Amino acid sequence: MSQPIIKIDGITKSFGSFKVLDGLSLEVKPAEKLALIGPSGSGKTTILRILMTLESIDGGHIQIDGEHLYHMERNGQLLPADERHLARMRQKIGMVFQLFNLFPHKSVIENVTLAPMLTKGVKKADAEKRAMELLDMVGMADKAKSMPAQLSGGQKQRVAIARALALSPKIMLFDEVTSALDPELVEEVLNVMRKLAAETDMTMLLVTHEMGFAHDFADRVLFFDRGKIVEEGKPDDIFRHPKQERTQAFLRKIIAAGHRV
Ligand SMILES: Nc1ncnc2c1ncn2[C@@H]1O[C@H](COP(=O)(O)OP(=O)(O)OP(=O)(O)O)[C@@H](O)[C@H]1O
Repeated sequence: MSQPIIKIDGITKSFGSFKVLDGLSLEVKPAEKLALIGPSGSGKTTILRILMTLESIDGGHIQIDGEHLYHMERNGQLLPADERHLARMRQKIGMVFQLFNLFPHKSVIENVTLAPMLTKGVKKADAEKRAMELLDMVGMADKAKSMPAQLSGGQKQRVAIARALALSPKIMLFDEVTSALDPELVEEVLNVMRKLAAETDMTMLLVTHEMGFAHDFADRVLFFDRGKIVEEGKPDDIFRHPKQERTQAFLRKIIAAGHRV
């Protein structure tokens, strides 16, 4: 079996007295597509933010691509990671957020070229060439010169995906990327993600409330509750034959609310 690209080992995380993650462990294989599902507040977003180093951890270890994320190995000892180490590790990972987070005063193409130019010293012409390829892939090449305020939510999200891809990450994290969109714009973003999943060998982790999409997209579905993985398996096993009572109750609620699973 290939080495895991992500190895999470017993991580804990609290906000004040509230324990969000309680000794969570998880291994993800290269190119694997995972969907993280579960009730609101169960810690799904927190895991993605921890992987992106937007939140710290209280305990445990994370390795990305065989290297510690929050620690540095020096003479056989594990020391806390410094900012330089974190910045280097962060380049392996791209993240797309619910609320796009585009730079409002930069054009579409500038949004995509900024990080490669600033963090990797890529020359402007090269960054622009790559940005146009990515914008073409997400169907936004014709809007390269537009400003974010001129775009629909679905278009903004497709630019945000291109921007996250610009640093050629090995791992992509998607945090409820369609929840802020009008229903008629959801499909255009999901189509881009389907294409990415089919055409690239990136490892992808998706937090979603779109169970139908999670079913189609994922190789493996993880059901979270109260900071723990309660059940995991192939989409058909989780959605059609969930074993745990908590998973069954969660899916019953989703179906009762009229959603497809
Ligand atoms: N920075 C923070 N400070 C305090 N509490 C936080 C912070 N971030 C998250 N939390 C709390 O931690 C809990 C887990 O949050 P998280 O966003 O990981 O859950 P989630 O499973 O992604 O939920 P949702 O589906 O609603 O996004 C929530 O109760 C949230 O209010």
